[in-house]
Amino acid sequence: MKFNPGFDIQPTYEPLGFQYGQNVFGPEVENRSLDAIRKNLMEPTCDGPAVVYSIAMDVGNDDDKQNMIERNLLYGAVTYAKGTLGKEPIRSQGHIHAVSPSCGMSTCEVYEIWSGAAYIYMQETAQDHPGRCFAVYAKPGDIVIVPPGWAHATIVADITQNLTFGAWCVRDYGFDYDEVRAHKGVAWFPIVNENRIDFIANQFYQKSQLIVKEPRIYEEFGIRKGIPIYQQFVENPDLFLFVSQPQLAKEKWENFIP
Ligand SMILES: O=P(O)(O)OC[C@H]1O[C@](O)(CO)[C@@H](O)[C@@H]1O
Repeated sequence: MKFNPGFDIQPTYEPLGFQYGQNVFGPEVENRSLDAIRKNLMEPTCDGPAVVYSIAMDVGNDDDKQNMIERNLLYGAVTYAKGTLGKEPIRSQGHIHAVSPSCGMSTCEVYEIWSGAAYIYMQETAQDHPGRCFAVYAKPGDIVIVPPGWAHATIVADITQNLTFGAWCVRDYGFDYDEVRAHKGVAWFPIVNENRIDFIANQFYQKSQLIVKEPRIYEEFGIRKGIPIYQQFVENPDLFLFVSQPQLAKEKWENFIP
């Protein structure tokens, strides 16, 4: 199943990337190779595709760019290969959003799945005790928020399909890999087990519990389900200001449940 991203962008699969329609801007994709992410995998020497995912940060309609810049927001798109990385499904390496100079904080990210299926995995910290850990199972049209400062990774939940998603991010984003790499990955590794994905604990962390859950509706942020989050921005350019200014949602981050 596919979801309309709300502007004219098409994922490509060979090679992984995106095609932009008329009056749509977007960069050359940045590829994450298997060699670049090995350190964070359960089996660092595993086989898998040479390019695991391709990232296009800052995409959208030419007409909307000024509104994005004024609010210090960018829309990113990522497409993933199908298949596995050893026993694990295809997935991202995991990172924490670095403190952005513009707001002096780590920022959040608002995801929307376009095609395929995902677990958006997140844990409160990447210290020895990872805090609360969640894996949100998301299908096309589902929206998932990762709060500021949490370590997170995107997991392909159906290895027979490519996964593609869009996400609202701060423009001066940065990725911090150190703490996740120091623990040889995130706190729970996904494992392909016939037709399902199970999770096993990464021994480099203290004991934690994983909550696997369905996505929810983020009413408290005024985000509506069934309408592309890109379109929701076009209709109300201030809707995602909490992404570039996470202090606006300070109380919502306390005890946050994705
Ligand atoms: O740097 P990594 O962990 O390989 O992944 C980068 C990608 O992850 C995301 O933050 C999604 O989790 C994208 O917005 C970003 O482009």
